[in-house]
Amino acid sequence: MEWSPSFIASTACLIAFSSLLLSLFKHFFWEPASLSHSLLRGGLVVLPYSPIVGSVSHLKRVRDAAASLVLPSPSDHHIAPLVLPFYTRISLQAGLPFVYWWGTQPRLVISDPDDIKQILSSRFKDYKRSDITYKFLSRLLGKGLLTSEGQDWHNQRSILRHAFFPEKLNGMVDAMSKCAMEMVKTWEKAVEEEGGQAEVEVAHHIKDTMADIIARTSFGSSYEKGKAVFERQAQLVELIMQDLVLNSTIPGYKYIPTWINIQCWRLEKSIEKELVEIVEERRRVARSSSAAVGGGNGVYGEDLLGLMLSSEEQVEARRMMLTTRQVVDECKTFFFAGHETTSHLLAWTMVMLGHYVDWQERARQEVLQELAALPPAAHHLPKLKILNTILYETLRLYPPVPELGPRVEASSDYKSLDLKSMKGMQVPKGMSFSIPLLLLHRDKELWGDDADEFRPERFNEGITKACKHPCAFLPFSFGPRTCIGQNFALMEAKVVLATLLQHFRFRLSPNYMHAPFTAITVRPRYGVPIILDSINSTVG
Ligand code: HEM
Repeated sequence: MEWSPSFIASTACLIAFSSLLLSLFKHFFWEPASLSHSLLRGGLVVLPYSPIVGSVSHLKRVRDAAASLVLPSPSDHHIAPLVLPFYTRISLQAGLPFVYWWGTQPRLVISDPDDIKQILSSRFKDYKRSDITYKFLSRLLGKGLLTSEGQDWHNQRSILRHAFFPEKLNGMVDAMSKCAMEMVKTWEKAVEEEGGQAEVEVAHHIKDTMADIIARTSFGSSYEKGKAVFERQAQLVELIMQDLVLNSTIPGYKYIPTWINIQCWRLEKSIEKELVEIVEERRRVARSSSAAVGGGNGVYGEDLLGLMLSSEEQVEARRMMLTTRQVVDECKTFFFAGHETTSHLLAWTMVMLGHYVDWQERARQEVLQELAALPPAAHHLPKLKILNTILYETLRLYPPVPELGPRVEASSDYKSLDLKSMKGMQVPKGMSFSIPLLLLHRDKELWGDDADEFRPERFNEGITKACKHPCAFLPFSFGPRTCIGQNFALMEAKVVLATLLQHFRFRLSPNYMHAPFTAITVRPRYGVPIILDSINSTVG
């Protein structure tokens, strides 16, 4: 046989092609099928694997079918079939835990609090958010706290945590209260125009007010400019969400000049430019005022941006500094992570108080007793205990983040976890984990037989007495990567609600339809129409 160059080339091509086919076969068929088999043999519930797409088409069918569901009444808190329809359907048939397939990646859905504790706390360094989550988020947020890992994350968190200390946040209550009063004035005007009572769709007013609060508390004196930037960021989120699947699956998709991408590029450029200007201007002013007064604290300002920049100084000795680029990414992160979440917490609390008007009245009595007609101040907030229990109960039944997105192993030399959910088996390499907080918060073993009822009094003696495990209530997650903004969020929720309770009695409109759904956060599908009555002179 003659070994001509063309024979050698075609043989090499054939070998390359065959090995490509073999590795595709291995990746898309053989490995998932054999893993499925061994997990099933070990006693786990595993959904059938469909080549390439895994369980994704099944998941989408169930989600689409749930889109038309409406619950009969706001006192029906069985929202899991609407909010996490896929998990609910499977767990009703087979229980938790179970494994489904995100493409070729196996995903274990767990709700055992000890297992959750390992993943989020004791072994948190070995697990990170999945690449799909990062692809989507890093386009929006760059490399801020939410999208960083390892040492990078650790340095940022060490600097930023100073900005969220309660004594620092206390200085922001005034700004929060002013924003809440703006909303009250708009609603009072509507009530006056309608002759003493008005129906208002409150969800979008709340969202605007929350945007206002985060812009004011982030940027203080540069508020107007900051608010305009955040408005553009909200548009950017909408646009990226439209192309979410393409963005997270096709490598380099964001560079293709589609109509949406071109809009995104424009927005990204202007957001970037203006945030850099705000940060550099603040640094410049701080430098010149510090030179004038001979240094000292407070020169950066008491808003989040100022606190971020002055926190840098406190850890400078350890040579940890945020670059302007990082500060810009943190500003975007705070808006993204703190705006929708808190808006929806407040919208659901309005639904609960508009339906359980006895709880509304109790909360109002407490607010009037502690504040009379005064605007909320930092020292009032710890005294609003009933309001606190109402917020916790709303966070339990309607957690704005219903599921902690997939965690995967962070490095190749990780040591496998020892999870009860794996029924004695080793966690296979490449397994990801999903933690459905919504289902955890309704687990009757952890919360008792009344887990599906709205009973704020279960929190009367704090979170630990309300449930049977420290990891049963995780609206803000748990462990080192717990939400950095949770004190901020609860503070603004209390300030806004206390202000509303001082000024209005309200109830849900008969037009309200109880249909929560998930679009990253848990939202009311048809808004929250509320009937408002002004309290006026009865306050105090
Ligand atoms: C009711 C309101 C809020 C809820 C329910 C909430 C919930 C959460 C949850 C569940 C996580 C963990 C996500 C995960 O691990 O996948 C998280 C992380 C985070 N949240 Fe919040 N959040 C709220 C408000 C805020 C606010 C107001 C801010 C900032 C001003 C904020 C900033 C962040 C940041 C930066 C992280 C990432 C922390 C890290 O990875 O170290 N959040 N939040």
